[in-house]
Amino acid sequence: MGSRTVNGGATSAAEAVAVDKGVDFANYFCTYGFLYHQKEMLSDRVRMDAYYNAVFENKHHFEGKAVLDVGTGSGILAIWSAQAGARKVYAVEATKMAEHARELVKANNLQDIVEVIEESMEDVILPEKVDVIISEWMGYFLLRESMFDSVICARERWLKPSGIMYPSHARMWLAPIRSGLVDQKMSDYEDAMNDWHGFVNETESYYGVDMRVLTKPFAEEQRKYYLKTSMWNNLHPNQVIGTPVIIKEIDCSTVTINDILGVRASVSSSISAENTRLCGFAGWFDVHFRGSHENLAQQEIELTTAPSEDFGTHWGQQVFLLHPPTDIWNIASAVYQQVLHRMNLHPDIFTVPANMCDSQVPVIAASSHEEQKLF
Ligand SMILES: C[S@@+](CC[C@H](N)C(=O)[O-])C[C@H]1O[C@@H](n2cnc3c(N)ncnc32)[C@H](O)[C@@H]1O
Repeated sequence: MGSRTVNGGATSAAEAVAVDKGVDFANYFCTYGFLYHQKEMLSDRVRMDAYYNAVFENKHHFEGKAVLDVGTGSGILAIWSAQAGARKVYAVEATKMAEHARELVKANNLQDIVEVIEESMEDVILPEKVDVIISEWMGYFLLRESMFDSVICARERWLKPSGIMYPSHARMWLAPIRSGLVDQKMSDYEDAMNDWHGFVNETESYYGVDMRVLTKPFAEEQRKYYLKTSMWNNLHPNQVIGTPVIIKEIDCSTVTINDILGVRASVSSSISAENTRLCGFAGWFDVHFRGSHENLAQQEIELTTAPSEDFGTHWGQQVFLLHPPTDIWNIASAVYQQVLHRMNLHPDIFTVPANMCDSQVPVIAASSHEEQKLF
């Protein structure tokens, strides 16, 4: 577990505040300190429309209320909350971006409502508990950034028992795909190995040192990099060759940090395409704005990052490739059911038995939370 994480499994306020702000924290926050990065998120129309509609089509959740925006960035969600009628908005941002957020709030004449606080969420002391927590915390394949830990910490400390989470629910999806990436990555791997063999020969002839003993570890390193690491991709819907399945459902009002430490799923699905190749799996997420049991949304809003021809997001999908791919005739469904059944998903490392489908099967995602945050 990376050092950014609030004590694993802790949900009490006392435990939740113990955060190590070492190098890991610094790496994570450095990208968010730049306007170009905030602009990327602000230009994602699917993301923006979903949050905008969630707030303005459910003004009754905001009117006269105290709101906490966890990780306000440019301040956009805090500003919308105020425009929707909030009495007070606490906009917490750990990076210097807080200064820009403060300027933006002032330029929009909302400085009497929105208070920008430059501090990490885990350290903030607010003068009151809040009615709504709003946050855009989602990373690649939902949990990759692990900012959700900070949102859970904020909820435990500062949300009233009757309070509402924005978003209120989240789901992770997995689906079988076909993709030319499988050939491209194999070719990249072969190029890297050919280059290595040339390097070994040259080093021996020019400098008199035999490097061949390092060929095996180098090959392993390159296999891990090219063939066993998940990657970002923006898939066309027709690359999805079977039924997507839900592998994790999260109620943001009740989930604990322990609940999101690992993702294990035993699911089955069927492949609908014939005469194609099962090249791997794609993972994506959606979130919903439903309000709470006691205080439902008037208009439920969904933000999905599923493959889409017209409505792609900056999150894209996370792709886990199979090397080699499996030819699909009509035995596919059985094979796929077996594949999914035997996958053991975890946010740090996605392991799959090596003998599955007679392939060296995938799939390793980011190996540490530190790496995750650099994305
Ligand atoms: C994905 S961005 C969202 C920014 C903005 N809310 C938006 O929707 O455009 C997440 C922001 O949360 C901030 N952040 C992440 N963890 C935080 C924490 N523990 N305390 C305060 N800010 C945090 C990051 O620096 C970043 O600016």
